Amino acid sequence: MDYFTFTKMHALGNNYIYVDMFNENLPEDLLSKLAVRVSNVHTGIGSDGMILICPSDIAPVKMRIFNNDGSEGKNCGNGLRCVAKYAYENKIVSEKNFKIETLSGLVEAEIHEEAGEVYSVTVNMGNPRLRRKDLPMIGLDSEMVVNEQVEFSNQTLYMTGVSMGNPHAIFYVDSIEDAPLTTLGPIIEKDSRFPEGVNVEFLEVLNENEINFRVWERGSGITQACGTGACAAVVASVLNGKTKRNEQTTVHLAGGDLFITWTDQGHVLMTGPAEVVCTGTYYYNK
Ligand SMILES: N[C@H](CCC[C@H](N)C(=O)O)C(=O)O
Repeated sequence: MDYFTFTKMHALGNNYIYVDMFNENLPEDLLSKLAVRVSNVHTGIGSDGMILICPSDIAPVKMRIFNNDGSEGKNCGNGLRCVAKYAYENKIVSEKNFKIETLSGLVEAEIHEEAGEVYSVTVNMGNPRLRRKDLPMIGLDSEMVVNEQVEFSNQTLYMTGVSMGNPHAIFYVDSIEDAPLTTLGPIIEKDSRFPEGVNVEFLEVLNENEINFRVWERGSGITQACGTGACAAVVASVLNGKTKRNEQTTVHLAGGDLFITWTDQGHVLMTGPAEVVCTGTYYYNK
């Protein structure tokens, strides 16, 4: 019987099992299966997936994220805030500003703490990628996907595509309560026009500084919050003339609020909480 210690953390209810790979050594060929096992609420710990906090050659720390279906994501906004909190509180870093390596590049975190406890983190998520091929989405190259008419399951929808290093398909609804999350979410996620799948977000714009937001995540289904999705939502809303560039937008997710700005310099700033739920030991057979 093998085992490893873990920390369960959440950011606005988007919860993951975090493994400190500075002190643990999980077999690479088992990572996907372990993510599925630990995520299972009946036979495992219960979470939206598993996140590894790893050494890096180009930053003080590296994040790897696995969804609860075992697929590895390339970025995770809520995960980054929890990784930053863990790295600071466990003295992996000593500065309040530091870089984190992800599979989609380097991001910069800024810790907000009181008496040594991190209560909030700001992450510079870098620039959004706006070309169709960046999502990726099948279709003509070079053009963006902004308010494009697309048919899904015999329904005509208008989609905006934004990558934050991971793909997001954004749709607007009149009322967030009517968002077809469980009906269209899984269909769009696996649509063949998205060769790598896609995260699916529905937005209700309340005013030019506030958005209601719900998400069907690639590889995890409905979650309480999606940090990269909220960033993509703000970028999409600026592109569609609904919110303002360089002004902070409050994104109301099921689990709480994120504060996001797409700056004139091009990068996206995201600020929000990160919390520890518990620590423990997970036992498994290879
Ligand atoms: N499901 C996402 C990864 C998790 C992203 C989300 N939890 C966030 O906070 O950004 C994907 O496969 O691209």
